[in-house]
Amino acid sequence: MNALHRPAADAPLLEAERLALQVGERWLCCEFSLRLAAGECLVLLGPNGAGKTTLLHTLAGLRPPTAGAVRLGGRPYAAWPTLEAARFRGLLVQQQPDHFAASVLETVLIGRHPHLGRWGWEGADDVAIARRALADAGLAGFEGRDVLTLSGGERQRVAIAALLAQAPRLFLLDEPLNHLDLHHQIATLELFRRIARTDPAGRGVVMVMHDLNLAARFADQVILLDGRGGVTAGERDQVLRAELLSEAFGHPLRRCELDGRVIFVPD
Ligand SMILES: Nc1ncnc2c1ncn2[C@@H]1O[C@H](COP(=O)(O)OP(=O)(O)OP(=O)(O)O)[C@@H](O)[C@H]1O
Repeated sequence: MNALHRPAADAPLLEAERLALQVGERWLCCEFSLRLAAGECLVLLGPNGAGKTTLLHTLAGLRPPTAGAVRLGGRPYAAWPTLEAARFRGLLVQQQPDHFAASVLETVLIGRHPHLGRWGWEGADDVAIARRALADAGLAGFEGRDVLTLSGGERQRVAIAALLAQAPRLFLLDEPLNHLDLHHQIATLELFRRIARTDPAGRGVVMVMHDLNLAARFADQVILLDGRGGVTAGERDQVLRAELLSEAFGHPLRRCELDGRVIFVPD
């Protein structure tokens, strides 16, 4: 990476400035700004079709914003060589592509591609990283299994392990809890929070979620899309308010506290 492309050491992992998104004639979100520092977890919330995935893909640099700017590590995506961007940010997509027959270990090693040398051979270090990622995703012992034989939740955790093996500084996760049972939902969120809070490389997480109570438990910042172009962005407790959530989801919600934890209960 030359000096022009190197992320500024003190730059936020991700910034959006006066960002606005439109598909066809419809505005998904009006102007808002965000700034994600290392150590933080940002959750994107909103009803079906509100624009969460479109926003996440825009933050991933896969589509341009209609207005405003996105900066990764202090620089616009246009200033990032593709391979360097793939080392800095990684995306877990909502619909896992149809797998072809391959072992779990081979599938997770795909996450190492941005890090391989010019001949593209995986080394012992890459295999060790992939095995550790599988263990972190609760799949130790699955290395030799054919991915086509896995359950939906196991496949989702293989996709998470591949992203862990990619080891980006910024994790962009589209509904990472899809197909996961309760235990694995909490374990996955705790894993990403631990990575964000404790990894010395300085990592952060942006994730799309539907569970308000898990968002209340794991988010530092929240962006709430109301499905009509309205956006509320800010610190968790500023955004996770019963009146704002009830309005956005078109369903009355009550905020309660249980053993010091905030929960939202639909009427
Ligand atoms: N290329 C496109 N052409 C037309 N409409 C599109 C296009 N891409 C997305 N949309 C529409 O934009 C809206 C936002 O889609 P998006 O997938 O971002 O929503 P979402 O909030 O992630 O929804 P969900 O919770 O259902 O996953 C939807 O109404 C979708 O149909």
